[in-house]
Amino acid sequence: MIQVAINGYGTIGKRVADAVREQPDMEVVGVAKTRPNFEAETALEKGFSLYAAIEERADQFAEAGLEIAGPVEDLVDEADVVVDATPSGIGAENKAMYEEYDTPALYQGGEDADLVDVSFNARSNFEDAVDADHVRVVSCNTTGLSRVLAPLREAYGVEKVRATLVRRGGDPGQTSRGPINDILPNPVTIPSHHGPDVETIFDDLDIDTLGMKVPATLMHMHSLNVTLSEEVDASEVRDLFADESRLFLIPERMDIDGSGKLKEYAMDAGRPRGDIWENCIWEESISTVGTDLYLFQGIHQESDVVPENVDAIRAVLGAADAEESIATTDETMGIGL
Ligand SMILES: NC(=O)C1=CN([C@@H]2O[C@H](COP(=O)(O)OP(=O)(O)OC[C@H]3O[C@@H](n4cnc5c(N)ncnc54)[C@H](OP(=O)(O)O)[C@@H]3O)[C@@H](O)[C@H]2O)C=CC1
Ligand SMILES: O=C(OP(=O)(O)O)[C@H](O)COP(=O)(O)O
Repeated sequence: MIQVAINGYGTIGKRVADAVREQPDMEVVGVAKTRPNFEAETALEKGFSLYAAIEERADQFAEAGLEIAGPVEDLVDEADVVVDATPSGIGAENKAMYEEYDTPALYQGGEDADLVDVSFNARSNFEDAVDADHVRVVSCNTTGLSRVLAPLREAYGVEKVRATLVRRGGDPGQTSRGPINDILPNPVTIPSHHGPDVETIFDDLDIDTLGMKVPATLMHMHSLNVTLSEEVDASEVRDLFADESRLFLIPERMDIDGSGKLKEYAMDAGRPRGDIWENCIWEESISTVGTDLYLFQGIHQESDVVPENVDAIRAVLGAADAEESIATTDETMGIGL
């Protein structure tokens, strides 16, 4: 069994911990936090061992009546692989610790690409991460773009990508984020960081991205234009996407008009935390004009990278190939709306 440490138990970390626990070939050694709060309490209630990420603050857990298994160094030492899901920039600070204990590490999209050996998306470049020591699972938006582009590149070739990303201002629990009543060009400079980030997955891709932030918490929304290398009928693209387990084509009959109903659907379907691990592509939006393809997709920022982290664990340890890992992850998590 692969022994997995989770350092950073927030939006991404707690979801990765739950997903790892579902895997037949993995166990969660424990999770690390800097302080006691509701997430620390639920981690213990779920049976995860809790480790102190900052030793000097370990007493705070005892004062809150929460049992600590040890310092984060013990967790990293014991594990075969660590998933670092700490806030942006903290992963870079933790890298030396992972190297000291010779534990391969996965970082998240908030870290710089040059921190790692490989930036990762399971559908696009799984093999690049095999036996790598430091791998970055790209951000929610980059994951969403890569999942669509990988099959398009394979089937038709891609000449140029133009994407406008309407980004949620913050996650539902991030009460300090905004905007509350505005629409921000963000980043105002063009291209946004997303295009170069997608190029860490496909180094020969021509892509321009523009970003905005809006007063929403549920999901991001992408407006995508891909110039293909050949003329393709929209129905062919729909068929291509229908074969991809991590692309959900929203059928017209469902009458889902936005992120709100998507989340409602996920909750009705019994998804944990209402998570939507798949890209949500409005089937009616898939259109072609000559070689240009257009579509809208919703991206659930809190959860689409979760199965990617599970696959990255197998990749760095050489525990499965892409097809096998993706199939296991999809089956155990229930991916495929
Ligand atoms: N949320 C999102 O939409 C997405 C985020 N990402 C990326 O994932 C990473 C994590 O983001 P997210 O989960 O949203 O962040 P959160 O803030 O929700 O969670 C991070 C957690 O790490 C804990 N933490 C802080 N400092 C340390 C430390 N030194 N050691 C261990 N734990 C620490 C914090 O909890 P506490 O201090 O209480 O222990 C916090 O809850 C970032 O790189 C982000 O860019 C990627 C895709 C989507
Ligand atoms: O990596 C993300 O978004 P991004 O790809 O738009 O930078 C996550 O949704 C986190 O975004 P945040 O930096 O706005 O919290």
